[in-house]
Amino acid sequence: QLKDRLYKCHFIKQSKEVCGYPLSIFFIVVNEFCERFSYYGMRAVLVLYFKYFLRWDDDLATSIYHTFVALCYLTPILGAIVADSWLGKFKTIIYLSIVYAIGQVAMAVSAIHDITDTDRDGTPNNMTFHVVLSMVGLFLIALGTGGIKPCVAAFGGDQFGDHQERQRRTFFSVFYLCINGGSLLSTIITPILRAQNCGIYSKQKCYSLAFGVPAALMVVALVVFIVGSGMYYKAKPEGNIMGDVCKCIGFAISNRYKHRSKQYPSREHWMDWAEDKYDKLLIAQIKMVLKVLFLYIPLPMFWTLFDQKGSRWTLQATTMDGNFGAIVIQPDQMQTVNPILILTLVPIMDSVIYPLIKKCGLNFTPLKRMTVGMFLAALAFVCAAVVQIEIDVSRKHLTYFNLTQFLKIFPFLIIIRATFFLQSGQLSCAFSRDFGFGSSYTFFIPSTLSLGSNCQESITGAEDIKPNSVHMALQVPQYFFITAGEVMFSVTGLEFSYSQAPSNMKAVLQAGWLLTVAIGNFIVLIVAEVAKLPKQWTEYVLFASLLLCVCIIFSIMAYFYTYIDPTEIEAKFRRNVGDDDDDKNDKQRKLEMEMMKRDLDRSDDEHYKGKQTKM
Ligand SMILES: CC(C)C[C@H](NC(=O)[C@@H](N)CC(C)C)C(=O)O
Repeated sequence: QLKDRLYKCHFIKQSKEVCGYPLSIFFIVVNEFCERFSYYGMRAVLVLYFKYFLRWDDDLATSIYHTFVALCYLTPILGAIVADSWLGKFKTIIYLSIVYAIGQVAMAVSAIHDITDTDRDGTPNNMTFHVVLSMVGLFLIALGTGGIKPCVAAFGGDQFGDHQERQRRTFFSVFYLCINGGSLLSTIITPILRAQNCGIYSKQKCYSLAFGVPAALMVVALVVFIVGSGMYYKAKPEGNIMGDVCKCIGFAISNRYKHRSKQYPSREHWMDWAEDKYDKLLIAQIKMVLKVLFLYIPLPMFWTLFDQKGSRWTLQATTMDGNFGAIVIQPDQMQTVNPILILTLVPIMDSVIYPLIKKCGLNFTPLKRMTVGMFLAALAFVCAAVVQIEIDVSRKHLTYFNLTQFLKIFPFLIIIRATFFLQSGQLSCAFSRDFGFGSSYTFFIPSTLSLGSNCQESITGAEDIKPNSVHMALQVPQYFFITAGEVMFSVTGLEFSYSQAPSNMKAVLQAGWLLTVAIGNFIVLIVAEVAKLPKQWTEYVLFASLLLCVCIIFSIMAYFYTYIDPTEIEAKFRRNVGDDDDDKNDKQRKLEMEMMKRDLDRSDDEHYKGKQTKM
């Protein structure tokens, strides 16, 4: 380990830098941009693919979609264990990216209707083939995207030396910007691709292209990552670290239990009971991880609120008016406000707000930022509740009859946008109406109506549900607060998880952080099922109150948390081990260090010579 640390110092010293940042970082952030493009682009059209291509009903499509998203945040733990204990982050990213790209290609192939369209009528004849291939594809994608996620962030963090703490913090902000830049672009582009018509025998909506472009971007992500290969600092994995951690914790518990009688003096920490068998350094590292994981307990509640942007808030938008004059915004398009705001808020926070707070003499520590982030998310839900009340008031109107019921009674009524055609044999008549967002009408068709003539005047209508009068722009404040909260909570949390993790468990703690996202998603389902509140605004208030309570608990926990420098603690333990050694070992260690330094100096010379020859 000592050798590794020295090697890292040396490596970072001689690696190429741009404005104080290691050049290798460029490849990592580009890789993240392409990967997130690939992930969010595919996700944007997934439900529609289930519904219109695989012909699943809404319920099945929604549950498979959420199962897939949850799986994407559960697999990071697998990737992290493989990386920290066995393959190392670099190889794990490469291998899992290949799995990921194969998954994306499988999705693109599964969406080619011509493959099984033997009778060439435009619909696949062997749906099982398409379903199986897309499920295999989704599984591989979940394994790949989740598996590499904690590794890429931690691998990026690894590229910085101990003296580059400020640069590392900026890296995590830029990393977050790339996530959102990639996702924003892809959520705009892939729906456009899907709307195109393509096919060999017959033209259909082009899901294969909408999945194919994300697949290509994943290949680009992999290539970019490999191109940077020679520039990365690659920390070596330290064996089955997770196995050792579990065994050590198990031993501490059983040893504590064996010595439960009062005659045995108590120890400072329950993990100290493992000292009888395990290395003090490993125990110290486990203590660091447990301390952070304990702090994570309340965090899923933030994600519970955050992830309702895609569900509850989108549904809320469907009851609002999306007419912005020059453009009409669809309810699901409102979600793009989040990445757009991220792209503006992250630089503002980093270069204006945080420095300003610092200038005011306030120590705005990472945990304080995260607490404020939670508070802002709760505030976002209060805004959502206020908007909901506004919507409810505006929609207090008769709903005796809606158009769907109407169509069941008059099935011959064909709707083409706002023009209706009444048809009977060869005769037809047309009438048009202007409809507002979310409105519902009942039309009275006189039995004496003669088809073939103009029926515009003869048909009268009643407005059952008024058009949505509450404008979608009113959702902007809630999006603003949740995104400001995300910047303070998520960007900070990402960096915090890296900086507080022991050197051999960086990816594992990143995975722990991502696990809070998965748990948060499960809480949404549980609370919505259990609470079953009659009014939507009360559910928003409930979620806001829950997060506020959690925020208070978290602030108390954070108050008692002492920030650590894992490198320093690890070095101290190594020194202590050294103190216990006898003189012989000491001399031998010094000798080893000397030899190592000489080795490094020699490679320095070679590097220098290499540079000279190149010049
Ligand atoms: C941990 C993830 C939830 C964080 C991150 N998501 C975001 O940055 C969102 N603002 C993206 C938006 C398109 C939903 C991610 O890594 O995807």
